[in-house]
Amino acid sequence: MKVLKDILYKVSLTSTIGDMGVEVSEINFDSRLVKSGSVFVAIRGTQSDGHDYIDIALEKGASAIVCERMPDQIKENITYVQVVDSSQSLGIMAANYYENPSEKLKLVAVTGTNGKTTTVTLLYQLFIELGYQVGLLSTVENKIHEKVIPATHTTPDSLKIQELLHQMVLEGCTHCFMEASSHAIVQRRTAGLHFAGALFTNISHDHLDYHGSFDEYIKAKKLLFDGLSKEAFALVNADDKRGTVMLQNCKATHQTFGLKFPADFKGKILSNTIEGLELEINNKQIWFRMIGQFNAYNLLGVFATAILLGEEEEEVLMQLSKVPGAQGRFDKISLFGITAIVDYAHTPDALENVLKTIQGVRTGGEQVITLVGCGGNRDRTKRPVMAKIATQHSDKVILTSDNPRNEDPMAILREMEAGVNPVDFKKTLIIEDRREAIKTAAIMAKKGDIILIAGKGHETYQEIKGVKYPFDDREVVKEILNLLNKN
Ligand SMILES: CC(=O)N[C@H]1[C@@H](OP(=O)(O)OP(=O)(O)OC[C@H]2O[C@@H](n3ccc(=O)[nH]c3=O)[C@H](O)[C@@H]2O)O[C@H](CO)[C@@H](O)[C@@H]1O[C@H](C)C(=O)N[C@@H](C)C(=O)N[C@H](CCC(=O)O)C(=O)O
Ligand SMILES: Nc1ncnc2c1ncn2[C@@H]1O[C@H](COP(=O)(O)OP(=O)(O)OP(=O)(O)O)[C@@H](O)[C@H]1O
Ligand SMILES: N[C@H](CCC[C@H](N)C(=O)O)C(=O)O
Ligand SMILES: [Mg+2]
Repeated sequence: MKVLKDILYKVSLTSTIGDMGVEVSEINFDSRLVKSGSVFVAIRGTQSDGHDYIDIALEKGASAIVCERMPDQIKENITYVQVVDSSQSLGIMAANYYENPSEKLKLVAVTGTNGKTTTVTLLYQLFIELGYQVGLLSTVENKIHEKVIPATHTTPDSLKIQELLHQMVLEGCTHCFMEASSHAIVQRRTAGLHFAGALFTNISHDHLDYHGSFDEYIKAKKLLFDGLSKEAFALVNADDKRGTVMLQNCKATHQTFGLKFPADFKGKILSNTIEGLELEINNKQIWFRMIGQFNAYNLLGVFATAILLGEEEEEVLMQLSKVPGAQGRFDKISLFGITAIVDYAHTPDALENVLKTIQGVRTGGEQVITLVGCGGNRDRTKRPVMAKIATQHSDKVILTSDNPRNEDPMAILREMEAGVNPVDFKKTLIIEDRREAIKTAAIMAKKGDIILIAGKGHETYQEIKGVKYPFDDREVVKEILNLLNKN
């Protein structure tokens, strides 16, 4: 049990009714989870308004309510607290409830359109190699050192973040690396967190359905940097023109990394093959098993973060060359002379980068067959763009379903097809069923060819009309190639 006024420490209050000294058992922001003695925080969402569930929360035994609008009817023996921003308040309350775990370890947030999961996973793996107990909050999974906690979001809600950080501290973690999605920043899931630093990878087209415009999307990312303290570091990609935008009015120490423009951490690609990357960082040469220019950026950002966290340069480079990277990001499966690459590229920029990387490491006359779809109930404007990019950089393209969610899969595919240039129609197929599409790609492939299976990476399901059916691109392609037993 905790005293309500202690949980509300540093929260901007507008008015209160009732006893602020009341003891509360836990914090909830979903009426369905309220237990006797909880404090219920009413949040305005995209689908409904938490204020409409205050009565239900009280029926379930809530003893205090935190809200932006006081209800018309005030009940006896209940404490009501009116705040300026419920989502922001929830983050601060959760931090107080769990005794500010983010101040007890070094927490680094990574934001940007692409590369967040790759960067935090590399940081997690690197710091384990450096001998620390480490936490991870990512799209693929959350981890308390070795213990895996399944992830439902790229960035969990603020209550969950604080609970996980609290567990990390209890289990001796000294560092935590987390992704900060733009949705999470806007919804204040990161409120109440104390960051040692934040890293900006890049920004390009995504999530315009949610943010409304590219400017709003940039502003969302910038909010993370605006909130950093002056003791923190703000590390940005100097080669992305929005990098400097992130640093404007940012109190933290400004740091940059890049391959092209002058930067505090400057790298140079010496070689880039299907086997890996050779980079020069601070006049030292180093080999990494990851490939492609975009991974050179990710590795450079990771290197810079480690140095800014006080690690020793030689040791960081040594350990970084060993780490495997994130699941479902450029996963290579080579069977019967055919190379299948499963990659989570689900934005135009990511798809273009992956395809350019594949083109860049091609050695001969092999063909590149690309299989790609776009998720349902997500940004529609990226659909024609991704189809166009796929056809421009591949010899053959199969447009297929990603996670259709509640949309008609064929309608998504028609929107994609609209982006294909008429001259490219003959190399483009539309196959709604993803398994059939993979099978067709495998049948078309000859020895030496490369099949890129884009969009779902590590995902182990396909979401269709609210049901998650088991589906793992990596397993499906292996199974099909084995079945066809190409020789
Ligand atoms: C669009 C979006 O981000 N929605 C998130 C948001 O939900 P919401 O605003 O729609 O909530 P709502 O359903 O309107 O409900 C409003 C409030 O009423 C409460 N409520 C609701 C019903 C009820 O019976 N009782 C009750 O108390 C809810 O708990 C909530 O507090 O807040 C919820 C709680 O934190 C999130 O689970 C939910 O994520 C949904 C499931 C989602 O799909 N989010 C995706 C888009 C997302 O967040 N993606 C990013 C990654 C994007 C990237 O790739 O960069 C991520 O971080 O995962
Ligand atoms: N630095 C980068 N720049 C551009 N593309 C990248 C970069 N790093 C990875 N990618 C591409 O983007 C895809 C997604 O990478 P990753 O999962 O690391 O990004 P993310 O930012 O975590 O994505 P999400 O928004 O879904 O959480 C990869 O599979 C790869 O194709
Ligand atoms: N975090 C991203 C993941 C997209 C992955 C893709 N497979 C899809 O389902 O659209 C999102 O929620 O937009
Ligand atoms: Mg991610």
